[in-house]
Amino acid sequence: MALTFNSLSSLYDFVVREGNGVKGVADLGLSEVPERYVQSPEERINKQDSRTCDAPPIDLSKLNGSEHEKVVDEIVRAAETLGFFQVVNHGVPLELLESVKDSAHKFFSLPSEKKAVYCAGVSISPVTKYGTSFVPDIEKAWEWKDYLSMRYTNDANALQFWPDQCKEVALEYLKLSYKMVRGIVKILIVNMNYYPPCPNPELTVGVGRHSDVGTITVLLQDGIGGLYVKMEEENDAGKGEWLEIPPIPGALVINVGDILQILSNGKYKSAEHRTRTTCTQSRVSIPLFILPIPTEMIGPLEEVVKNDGLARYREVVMQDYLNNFFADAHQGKISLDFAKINSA
Ligand SMILES: O=C(O)CCC(=O)C(=O)O
Ligand SMILES: [Fe+2]
Repeated sequence: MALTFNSLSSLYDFVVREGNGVKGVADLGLSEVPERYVQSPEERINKQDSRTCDAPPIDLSKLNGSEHEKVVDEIVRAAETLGFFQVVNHGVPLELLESVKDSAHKFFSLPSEKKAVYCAGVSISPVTKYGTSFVPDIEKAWEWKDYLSMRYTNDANALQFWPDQCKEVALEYLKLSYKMVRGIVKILIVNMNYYPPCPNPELTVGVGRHSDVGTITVLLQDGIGGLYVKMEEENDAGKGEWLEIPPIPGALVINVGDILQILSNGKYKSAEHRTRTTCTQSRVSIPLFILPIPTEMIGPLEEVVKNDGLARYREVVMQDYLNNFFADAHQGKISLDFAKINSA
């Protein structure tokens, strides 16, 4: 194996085809990242330049008490503005959250050949997929991230086809988080993201600017930090500014996805977000994506359109929306254009 990648195809083989991922690159201990990971200047993340979001987490246990209305208002307000908020007292035990993060480290620490059996195309089952970056065949600059994606079909499939290192805790995390959000659930996918230490955090990104495709995402992050959301609120002095969503021990992060923006005819905003890399420690995050089934027709809800007097999005088949989403590199919220009615 070449220690320096003097051709793009040898880097592609090492990272993508042989399943070494960016963890394999980080483990080589290079003093600089390969060119393929260097982002254009506009996409780089300057840690010094951004503020941290100081919104307190929302206490979900209060939904069952006298402050119910107040908590509902807080959630609605957050979904209409930043599209990101954190929740505590969510009913998912804190020890379980720790075990989920540990299991992600266990999986990504496996030798490459053990992980490579889950690569797209060779994985024993379509419910499990291990990969790197987002769409490495298409992206100009790769993201500094490996991932493991586990789609839930039923318990037996999960226990048979998800990796041993994480299947039990991932299933438990999914079930207990699902209780919190079951009203809008159709398809559940638990991802595990792994960002190894990077020699050039100032040149690379962990995940580039994007919004999530589903209704909402429940995200567990560790204590390292590096998740940023773009402020979109109209008339806000900080519009366009990137705010860091700080790690809060025991909290889960909730964010609005494109489908909820479409269903609500634009009332709830899907949040553009991205992550930076760090130079000393590896970071894991575990998003739970909640999506409609692929055959479902998605469009603004009838009563909302009636109220608004116009539809801002057309009806699309969920699978077509997904195909469009995965056809290109991350580019902010451009994916929503697929369903947008331009005259609206
Ligand atoms: O790692 C994070 O904090 C966010 C990851 C993310 O945005 C995603 O996987 O869609
Ligand atoms: Fe995301």
